[in-house]
Order: sequence, then C-alpha cells, then structure tokens
Amino acid sequence: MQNFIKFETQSTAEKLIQSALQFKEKPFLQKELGKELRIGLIFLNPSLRTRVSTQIAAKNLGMEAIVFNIDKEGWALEFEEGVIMNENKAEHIKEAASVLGSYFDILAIRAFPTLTDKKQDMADKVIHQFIKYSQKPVVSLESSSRHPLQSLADMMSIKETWKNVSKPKIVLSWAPHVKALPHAVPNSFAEWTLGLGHDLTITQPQGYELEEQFTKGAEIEYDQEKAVADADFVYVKNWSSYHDYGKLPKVEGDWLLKDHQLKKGAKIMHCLPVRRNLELADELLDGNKSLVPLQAENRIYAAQAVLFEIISNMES
Ligand SMILES: NCCC[C@H](NC(=O)CCC(=O)O)C(=O)O
Ligand SMILES: NC(=O)OP(=O)(O)O
Repeated sequence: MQNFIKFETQSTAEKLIQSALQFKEKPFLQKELGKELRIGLIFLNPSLRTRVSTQIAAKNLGMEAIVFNIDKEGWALEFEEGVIMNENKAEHIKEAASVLGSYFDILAIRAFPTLTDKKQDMADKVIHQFIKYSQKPVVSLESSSRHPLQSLADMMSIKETWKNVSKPKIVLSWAPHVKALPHAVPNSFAEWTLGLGHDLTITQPQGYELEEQFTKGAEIEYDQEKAVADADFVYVKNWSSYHDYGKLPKVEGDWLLKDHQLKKGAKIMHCLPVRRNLELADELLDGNKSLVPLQAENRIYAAQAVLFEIISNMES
C-alpha cells in the first residue's frame, strides 16, 4: 500500500482491521519502526479526532508528526493549472506540495469538498494534486469524496462488538442538520461495509440519494422507522443532496431517531462531531446503545495500522 485514500480490496481492509485490533492490544509493538520518519498532517479544514488520533498513532510508531493548518497559517493556495496568479492566491499547489514532499516522508491531507463543483469534488482534485506534486505517500484525512480512516475505525468497532456468527443488519440513516454537509463519511461507510461483504440498508429522505458508485448493492428504504426496526447497527449521519449537488431539498417527517424505534441490543454509531438533539438525541448518545466513544478511540489504531502498512512498504 502506497497511498491510503479509499477502500481497495476486501483482503487489504481485513488485514488493516486485524492490524488495528493488534495495535489496540499493544500500541507500542512497533515503537521503533518510524523513528527516523516524519509525517506532515496538512489541514485545509477543522478537526479534533483526526488531527489528534493521527498524531498519537504516529508517536506510537516512533514517528515525528507536524501539524500544519495550511488554510489558516499558510499562503492562500491556487489549485488551477496555467492561471495568471494576479488575484488573492499567493502560492500554487505545485510549489506547496513539492516543498512539503521534500520535508516529510508521508503526507496526510484533509480537504473537504466545495459542495458547489461536483466534478472537482468527485475527482478529489486537491488530494490528487498533493499525490502528484509531493511524490510522497499520501493518507486521506477526509477528502471531498471519502473518509477512509473513519470507515476503518468504524469497521473495527463493528468487528469488536458483533460476536454472533450470523451477519449483522447494518443501516446507514440520514439525520437532520442545519447546514449542507459533505458526502464523504456516508460514501466511505457504504464503500467499506459493502466491500467487506456486509449487508447494508440505507434510509434517507427523497432527494438525498448518494452516488450509486458507493451504494451499489445496498438496499434503499425511504421509511426510516421500517429500516431501523430490526437493525443491529445504525450509523447516523447527515449529508446534503448529491444529485442537486450541495442543496438541501425539503424533508417530510421527523428524521431524529428515538430510542424506542430501535431493538434492545442495537448499536448507534456516529463519526462526530455531532449536533445533539438535532442529528442524534441525548437519550441515544448517553445511553448504552452508543458505540460513538469506541469509534473515536479506534481512530488511533486505524491510523496506526495504516501508517504501519505504508512504512512497511516504503522499506521493502
Ligand atoms: N470528520 C467528520 C465529519 C466532518 C464534517 N462535519 C461537519 O462539517 C459538521 C459541521 C457542523 O456541524 O457545523 C462532515 O460531515 O463531513
Ligand atoms: N470524525 C472525525 O473525522 O472527526 P474530526 O472532524 O474532528 O477529525
């Protein structure tokens, strides 16, 4: 594995989950591996979990991690090729990525979508420019289209929790929000669950269908109550419209999930940050159905498994 920007194969994903679970048992198992290596965590958007968990993961492997909030502390970046830079952008991605590539052994990038330019967002233009111009392995810390480190931690959390031999019923449920949010988390969640051979049902209001490349093979159920009634895991997340890109079509009914709609033993998941009592009710977040703290904790070991795999490939 050179770059980690999406789900690749079932066997790679399973290997990463196993490795993450092993690092959770023994975080310092490979504490010397990265001792002469440096990772740059480059943020174009805010973060709590991704930023801190990836720093801890790097430290557990003996690496130095430097965080750079490039959107606030760097020069304004130009991503277009061949333009005359006579407006407010002071530095081109060609120089920025190439210089950062010369400073670091691995680069990790967070670049949210515009939610206005669908083509650019779906092509993950920013992350691909970092790959092209840095010439270093790149890890996605959430791109326009996907959030693979989150999904790896989510798959690990499901694996740790589900002890039955039968397959769990997994539901991805749209939830209300006040803003237009990206599709990266639900896209990746669908990509990873289906890629690992799980059964997935997606419930969302009309107009909020996700891109089919991610959801092919999932059952779509517009009636949320029906979809969640017998679910073992309900992954709750808001996203804006994909087809009417970045818009917020009017929603009928109350999509805020209630504890009584779920069966006993069902688990609730969310990537965080969550808006309490808008996206998810206190009774669910604070109750025993919540896997949310486990998911957040597992972000460390998901990142550690990914960095371990990239470093192991660099050396061979
Ligand atoms: N990294 C996890 C989620 C990040 C982002 N959420 C947000 O922007 C929430 C913002 C707010 O609630 O104002 C998303 O949905 O992709
Ligand atoms: N879940 C997640 O990626 O959280 P942050 O946006 O805080 O990093």
